Amino acid sequence: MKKIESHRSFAGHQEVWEHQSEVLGVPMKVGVWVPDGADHTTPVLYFLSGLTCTEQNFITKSGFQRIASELKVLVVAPDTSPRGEGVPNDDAYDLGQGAGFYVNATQAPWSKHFKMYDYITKELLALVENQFPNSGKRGIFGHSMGGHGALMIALKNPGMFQSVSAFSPIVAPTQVPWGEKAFGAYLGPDREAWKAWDTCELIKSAKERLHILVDQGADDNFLPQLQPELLKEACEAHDHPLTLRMHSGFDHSYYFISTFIEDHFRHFASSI
Ligand SMILES: N[C@@H](CCC(=O)N[C@@H](CS)C(=O)NCC(=O)O)C(=O)O
Repeated sequence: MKKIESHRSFAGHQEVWEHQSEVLGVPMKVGVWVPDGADHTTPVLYFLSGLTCTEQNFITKSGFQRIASELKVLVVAPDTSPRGEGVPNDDAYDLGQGAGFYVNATQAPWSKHFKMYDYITKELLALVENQFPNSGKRGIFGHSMGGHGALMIALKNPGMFQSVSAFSPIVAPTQVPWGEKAFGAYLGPDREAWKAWDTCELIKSAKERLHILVDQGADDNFLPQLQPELLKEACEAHDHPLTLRMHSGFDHSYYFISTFIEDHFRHFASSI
């Protein structure tokens, strides 16, 4: 891993690191906020971003550094897909580069590089946690496509994370246009195969019942893609603990995320 940015921020540094990803086959950038005096007691919180984002959006727009500094948490914000020459792309913002959906693609031309699920769960965690001192306690959260990623990854990997939460997540990608388009391209036409990557499906057979916190803007233009009520129904049907908060007047943007970011850090801190 090579450090390519470092900025003093509250009681720590906002860094960006670059590394050659073996899983994705390209160089990847990742934002890492390192609290002063990070040591074997420092927990790690992973944030997965939404469509069109790079590692930059969350670290420059959410304002998380103040609360991360207070709670002394290492914060990791990866890019949302492989990128660059030789990596397939699509003209639309919701497929290809910037739109990895945190799944492992099985279909050409995507299957060579688009393995974001393996990248996060197998490569990034090990890389970061070998590089920076930490306690071995972890949480994961995310926004929109990254909210789907965080919920889905936590549900598929019981024991890996001590907390999970999301802003405006896509909770049922198999049932909404963003997910149908991406899963059709990355996973092929067999809708049964899509279910392994869908939060509302995974809730049915969850092996661990981590308390999920979801914040959702009630004036979010993308509500038809997000459908938080489907998560509420799935959690009620399967006795899965969920706190779903609808916030009137808030949209899908980082203005919304920055308003409630502190609560997600406290949710994490109270779970470890
Ligand atoms: N209208 C947006 C749709 C994508 C979008 O809203 N992306 C959200 C995540 S799903 C985001 O975080 N965008 C980047 C930002 O606000 O910094 C666009 O075409 O850029």
